[in-house]
Amino acid sequence: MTDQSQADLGLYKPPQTVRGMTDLDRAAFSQTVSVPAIRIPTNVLNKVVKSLKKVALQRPGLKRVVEEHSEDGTKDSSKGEHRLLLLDPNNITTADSFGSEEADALKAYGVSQEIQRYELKLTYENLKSEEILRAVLPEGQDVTSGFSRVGHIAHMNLRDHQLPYRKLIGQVIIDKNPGVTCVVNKTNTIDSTYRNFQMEVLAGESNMVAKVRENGVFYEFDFSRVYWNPRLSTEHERIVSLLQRGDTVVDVFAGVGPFAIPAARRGCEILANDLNPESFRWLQHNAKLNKVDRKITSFNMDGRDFIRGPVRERLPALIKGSHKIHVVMNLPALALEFLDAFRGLLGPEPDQSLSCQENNLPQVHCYGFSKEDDAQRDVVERAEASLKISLQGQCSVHLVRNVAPNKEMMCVSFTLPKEVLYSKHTQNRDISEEPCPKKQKCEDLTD
Ligand SMILES: C[S@@+](CC[C@H](N)C(=O)[O-])C[C@H]1O[C@@H](n2cnc3c(N)ncnc32)[C@H](O)[C@@H]1O
Repeated sequence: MTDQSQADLGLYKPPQTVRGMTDLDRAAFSQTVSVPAIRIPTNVLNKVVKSLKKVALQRPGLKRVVEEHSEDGTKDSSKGEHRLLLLDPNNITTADSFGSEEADALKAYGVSQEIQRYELKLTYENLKSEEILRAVLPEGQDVTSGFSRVGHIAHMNLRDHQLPYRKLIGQVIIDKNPGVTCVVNKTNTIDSTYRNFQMEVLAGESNMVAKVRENGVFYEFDFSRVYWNPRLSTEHERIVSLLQRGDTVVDVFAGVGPFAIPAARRGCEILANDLNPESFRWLQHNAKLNKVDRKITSFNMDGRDFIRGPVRERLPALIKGSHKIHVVMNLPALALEFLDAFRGLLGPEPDQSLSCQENNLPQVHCYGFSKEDDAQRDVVERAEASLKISLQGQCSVHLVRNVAPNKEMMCVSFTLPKEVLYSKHTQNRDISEEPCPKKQKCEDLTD
């Protein structure tokens, strides 16, 4: 917590009675606090408020200029010539608290520095999510109200000590975040084949069909049944920026299309595949939604079968063509191991008609997680082990993002060597037969 929010909590500390609440009772957060105020004639109100903006009370949902009230709390029409400006008690406690700038302005407008007290009613609406949760959850325990947003869905990853309060936390997130109408909590680690989460709806509607926009492209999908990660938008954009009109993109683990759809919009021809029937369905839906269905041929198969079937069939003609071929493999837990599917893909003997086309071999962008100190070297070595060839000096490695402490997501990019596509085991420069290079000469594109 910042110093400022700690100070804020001093003033806006909700009543002790809310501690341990599991069913949200918004009225229980109401309280009256005494704040400093200054009396300003209405004819100079705007100018004075502007001059005192650094010391005025600032809190969403609260009016800082209020009418004066008589002793019994009713509006006093004889006092209509003045208004009260509520001040931040962290800045102003007495008439001497004003800085020279503010003091000069007050003098210039003929306003007395005298401080009054104002009884301010604070309600649930005036509190921030963190303040509410800090007041409710057991004292001293971590209050994390962070979430990822996917369309109307807020997606949380609550800790064990927060679980008894999960319904309340969900409701607070909905109340405090306009546009969020459903809050879910992840109930397992992401270890399913299809990379989707199991989730529990904590609050709001249970409609899981999200509508999102990423890099100007619209997607729709059932968030509970497919993979979607808003943190990959920069990486999707990076890869798409490498493509030229007419290129072919082979997306082996396409999900609902965040590489395939923008690539098709850029004028590329797409072969997109995903094993999850739900991803396949939403991929097709998104292709139509973005009017690029004629550019995308989609498949619902295992990635290796996809490479060794539809991709193998089309590759010779594509290599002979003049447009580039990009292969995208975003299944970071496994994709590096899937590279073995390219070994000997086009048969043991190089086709003589292709041998002059070395300039147009596929460019592979393959993702991998690494927990090693030298993540760059680790992912390259794993790619080499699957391809059974050295990539030394022939690849680049990009750090995509830090997934967890000591876990990086990396992308290895390289031109698929001819020796891999036409490999016979005896023809391979098998990496196990070569001394392992001490240092990979891979260009790091991260900075
Ligand atoms: C990490 S997601 C990436 C999705 C998408 N490319 C993106 O960037 O958001 C990996 C995808 O691979 C799919 N998948 C998992 N195993 C697969 C396999 N053996 N063959 C093909 N697709 C697979 C999952 O269903 C999931 O949609």
